[in-house]
Amino acid sequence: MQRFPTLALNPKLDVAMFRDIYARTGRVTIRDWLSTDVAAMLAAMLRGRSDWRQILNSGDKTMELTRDARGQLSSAQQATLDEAVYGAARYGFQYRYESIRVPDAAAERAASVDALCRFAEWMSSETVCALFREITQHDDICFADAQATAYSPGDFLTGHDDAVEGKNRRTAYVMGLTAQWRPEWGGLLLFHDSEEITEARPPQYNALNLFRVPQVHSVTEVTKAAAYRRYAITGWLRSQRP
Ligand SMILES: O=C(O)CCC(=O)C(=O)O
Ligand SMILES: [Fe+2]
Repeated sequence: MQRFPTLALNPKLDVAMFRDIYARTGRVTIRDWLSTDVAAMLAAMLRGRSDWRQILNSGDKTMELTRDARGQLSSAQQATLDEAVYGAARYGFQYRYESIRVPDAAAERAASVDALCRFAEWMSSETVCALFREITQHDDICFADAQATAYSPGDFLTGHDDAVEGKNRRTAYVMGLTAQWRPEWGGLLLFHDSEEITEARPPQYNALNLFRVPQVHSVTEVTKAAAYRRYAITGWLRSQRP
């Protein structure tokens, strides 16, 4: 595994401006969150990894399929699974995308050589959490969980509000690591109710989106025209260490 470049806060961030935007809207986008070399290393790493697992729900249950397991599905089995996923998405809560999870436990993160663990440790560090507290005014943020995500054509996440009892999520984050994208390719992060869309964010590169929990949002399906996958590191800023 490649040596990980040093993670440091961008000294040029306009914290007061981000605080105002977040206070007014419950959302803020921070561009150039990472240094150029760290963002490039993470983006290249995500593109090159093969330990992605497809995760999808069947009602309340989460299913995980390794690439090997997916490779072993017959085309009839794949078609049945697709039918179940799109059928459930018609009116209900449904998702399908690929993920690489980062452990929550500090000891497990420290023992890992995975660059995603270095990122999660840094996002959970006192320096970074202090900045998150200042921007969001949630004065108890002290921990960031994390997973890498990749949306391929056909992947999506329907509307939900991120509130889960006992998880102590204050704010959701999406760290975009998608270098090139057309909004026409889908994969838009939407904030909406059933009548109106208040904001639509196309996938971004080296931009950190924060949005207050709870608020309804979804990720629109990535279209067949997409030339790349939609890469991000996402998670929640929490008020308690797990
Ligand atoms: O990837 C995104 O833009 C949002 C992901 C999300 O909403 C979630 O994982 O709960
Ligand atoms: Fe979400």
